[in-house]
Amino acid sequence: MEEVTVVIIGAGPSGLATSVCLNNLSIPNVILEREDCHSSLWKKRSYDCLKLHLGKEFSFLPYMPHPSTTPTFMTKNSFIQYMDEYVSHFNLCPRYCRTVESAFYDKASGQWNVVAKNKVSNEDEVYLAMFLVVATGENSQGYIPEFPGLDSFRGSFIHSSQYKSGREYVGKDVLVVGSGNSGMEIAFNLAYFGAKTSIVVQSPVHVLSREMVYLGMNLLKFLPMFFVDNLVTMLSKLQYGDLSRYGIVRPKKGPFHLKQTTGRSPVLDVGTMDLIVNKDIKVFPRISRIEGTNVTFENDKVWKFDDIIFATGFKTTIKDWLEVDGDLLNDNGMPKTPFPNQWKGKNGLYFAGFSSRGLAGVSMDAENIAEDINMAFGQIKLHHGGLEAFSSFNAVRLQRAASISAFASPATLEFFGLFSVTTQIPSNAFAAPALVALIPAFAEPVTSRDAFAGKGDGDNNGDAWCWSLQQSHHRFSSDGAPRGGFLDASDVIVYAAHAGCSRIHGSEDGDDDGEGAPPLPATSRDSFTDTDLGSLLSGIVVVTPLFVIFSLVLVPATITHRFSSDGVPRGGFLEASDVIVYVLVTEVLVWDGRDYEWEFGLREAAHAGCSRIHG
Ligand SMILES: NC(=O)C1=CN([C@@H]2O[C@H](COP(=O)(O)OP(=O)(O)OC[C@H]3O[C@@H](n4cnc5c(N)ncnc54)[C@H](OP(=O)(O)O)[C@@H]3O)[C@@H](O)[C@H]2O)C=CC1
Ligand SMILES: O=C(O)C(=O)Cc1c[nH]c2ccccc12
Repeated sequence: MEEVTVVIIGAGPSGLATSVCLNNLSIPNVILEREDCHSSLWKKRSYDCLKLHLGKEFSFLPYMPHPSTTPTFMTKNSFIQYMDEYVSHFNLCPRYCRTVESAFYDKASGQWNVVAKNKVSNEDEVYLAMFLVVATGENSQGYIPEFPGLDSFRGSFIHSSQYKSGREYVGKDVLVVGSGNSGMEIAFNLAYFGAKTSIVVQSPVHVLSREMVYLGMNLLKFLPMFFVDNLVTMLSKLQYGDLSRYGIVRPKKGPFHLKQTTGRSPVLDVGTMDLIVNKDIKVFPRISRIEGTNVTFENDKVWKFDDIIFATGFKTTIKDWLEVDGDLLNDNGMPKTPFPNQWKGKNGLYFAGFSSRGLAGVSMDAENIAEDINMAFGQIKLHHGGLEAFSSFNAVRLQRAASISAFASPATLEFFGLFSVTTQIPSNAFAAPALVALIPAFAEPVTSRDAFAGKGDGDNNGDAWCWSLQQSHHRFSSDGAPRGGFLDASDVIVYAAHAGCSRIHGSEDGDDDGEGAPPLPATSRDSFTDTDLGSLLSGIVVVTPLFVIFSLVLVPATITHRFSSDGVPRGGFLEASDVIVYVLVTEVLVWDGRDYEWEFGLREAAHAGCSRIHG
């Protein structure tokens, strides 16, 4: 039995990225992996001709953007090389050949109990962890639906995850079932190698080129989603014409809208459409039954096949080993909680890499999870007198924000869940770009602990309201519930310890061991009252005009959204940061251009927080 702070299950991009983010915060973690290598979907279960669909600026993991020499669309092998470098650069040592057989939360101990079979020693290993990160992948297990008569099929059949190349199918009659990206790419590859290829297309699907998606992703930075959807659909019509006579019908909803709301990707054409139009690839509707070598389709056509490749998608494996209440996962084994909160479960449970948003989504999850664990874990670390540095972590988040969404429209922000403030405040079409443009310039503190510990640039010009705005979108989901879920009094404790408030739990440091408050950095509150001429001037010239927009649009909207007229957060004071956000935001509104009177605000907030939370 081994006690660890965090157990991460899965050494794919999601698990590895989460580990890197945790390591950066000095939070101990162990990665368990069923295979004998990392990134096994890429290394073992994907076909040779695979290329990334999204450009490299949407496909990197935290702390390691691609160099300018990397081509925009990476091949499978160059992505695998990138993953190898990620693992070696950050000295990650996943524990391989560990198949997790069960994981459950033990209420009595407050710990996750994880049992993993070590496939080398053939022994069961037990891990006890405060936090459990499920990073086993959206594509953990190939899924083949039931077809009447499949047992009787006399040819051979495989799932797309076992397919390597059309080389093995030269001259054969091959049926590909499924018209997602795997099916369409495999069909192209089969035909390219000279197989007599057919494909089953059973529902409407958008067909776009990689360049159209690339254009769309970039336009989403400036333009609303409906506009980009219309434009991209128009381009698709121009390039491909009406494909319905070949059995390919466009969905009514736009491609980006569908991706955002259902996770379903458009098909990114790699040349399959030309082959379909030229009748090199035949399109069939849904299968009705299979008999011997014959497959009958819903249009009553019967065709003989040597091989079938089921490109019918994937399921997660979470339900096989995670023991939680039935409501957490949907039929495909994906977390039910909708984006952008899908990464967070209960009792220290997290889901990394289940946002259906490619590698950008993976990175966001890793960052959110590490930060959330750090907030929860921070309460424990506080007892040991330590305050962890967040700055490089925030830097990477901002780097991503800047690369994806500098001057972004609310649509992009929403698409990537970068700042859910856009979902809280519908009227921020102007404020969102300004917010994003400004945050890299000023933002540092993301949690209130940071702010207290003086992690801002300390110039009084941006820290305060950036922090308070970040708080409001960062700590609260779009429905106003705190993302943390737990009653996080640590923010108050930090301040209270500093200010000598002994109201929390009746002693100075929040426990009863008589040790007194932990020491705080000397910078703690001074940094917020310091000011210098340069930053003041830059504040006036750069910040003021945008600040006016913020004050008039964003801040009042935040307040009315979060707080009722008597200043109490809707739904009650949930945690100390509610109070602090309230105080800061109202102070920002009456800001006289020189001094926030931080001490007053924070003291009030802490006191209010103490008494609200602890009665
Ligand atoms: N280069 C890249 O970056 C690539 C990315 N991908 C991504 O990986 C993920 C998985 O893709 P993929 O493997 O294609 O899986 P998907 O889940 O995207 O597609 C599965 C397909 O199988 C069809 N299907 C399911 N059941 C049946 C059935 N009983 N009869 C006929 N058809 C059926 C589905 O149709 P229906 O819609 O009706 O359910 C759908 O067309 C996707 O996000 C995809 O975009 C995949 C390949 C390459
Ligand atoms: O992983 C997938 O689903 C892809 O095919 C890539 C992808 C991620 N996010 C997208 C948004 C629009 C189009 C394709 C993708």
